[in-house]
Amino acid sequence: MDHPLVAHKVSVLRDKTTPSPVFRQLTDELVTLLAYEATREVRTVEVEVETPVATTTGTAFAKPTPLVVPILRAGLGMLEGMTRLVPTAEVGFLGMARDEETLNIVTYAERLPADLTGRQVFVLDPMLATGGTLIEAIKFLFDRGADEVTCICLIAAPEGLQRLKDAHGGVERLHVVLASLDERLDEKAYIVPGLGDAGDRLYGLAH
Ligand SMILES: O=P(O)(O)OC[C@H]1O[C@H](OP(=O)(O)OP(=O)(O)O)[C@H](O)[C@@H]1O
Ligand SMILES: O=c1cc[nH]c(=O)[nH]1
Ligand SMILES: [Mg+2]
Repeated sequence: MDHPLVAHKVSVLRDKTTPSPVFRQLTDELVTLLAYEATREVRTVEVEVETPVATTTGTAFAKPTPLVVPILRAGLGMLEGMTRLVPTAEVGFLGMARDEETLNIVTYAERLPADLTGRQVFVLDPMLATGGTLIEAIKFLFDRGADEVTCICLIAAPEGLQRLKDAHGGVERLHVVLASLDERLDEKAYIVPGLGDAGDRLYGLAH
């Protein structure tokens, strides 16, 4: 998303001296801006509205309502900003962690509706690095019947974005909204310049 407000907030997030409370606040603000873009294609229906003056045609979310899925831990920092904008959305949870040695993805929690047939799903995760986490999460959602998946991320590496395209290239109903597409991954698969470990910066050291 090319917008000076987004660029400014991401720059402060990147700064290693930005403390957790400010980091959380900026993450929240950024999600609201990104969600505005990400929900551009949200399904709607026409409804009749009676104003004090006349009857007119308005817009409401179509059913089933959008599903928001934050990927724990770091994605949790994006949930409130998203639900503030789409308060009627349902929320499901995926807990996934990247093994920092092998880069394998461990799914340690799942609380989602059993049937996602026809659902529009918004996945929240601040970092798209190798893409391993999102590839797994998206596969999970499409396997359950999701119709359309939009990932909202703060920062991505080109390598991860390419892997995502290769893995799900045949699926037309997949969208990614980003605050920044960074330069590359380093030898430990961290995004450069990135912002470090988003989960740790939001919530403190995990280990
Ligand atoms: O694209 P990938 O290479 O899969 O890396 C990205 C993942 O890494 C981070 O989570 P992490 O595994 O550190 O868990 P956390 O949120 O608990 O810190 C981040 O929030 C993504 O989920
Ligand atoms: O740079 C990175 C890569 C993966 N996960 C993060 O939180 N940051
Ligand atoms: Mg982490």
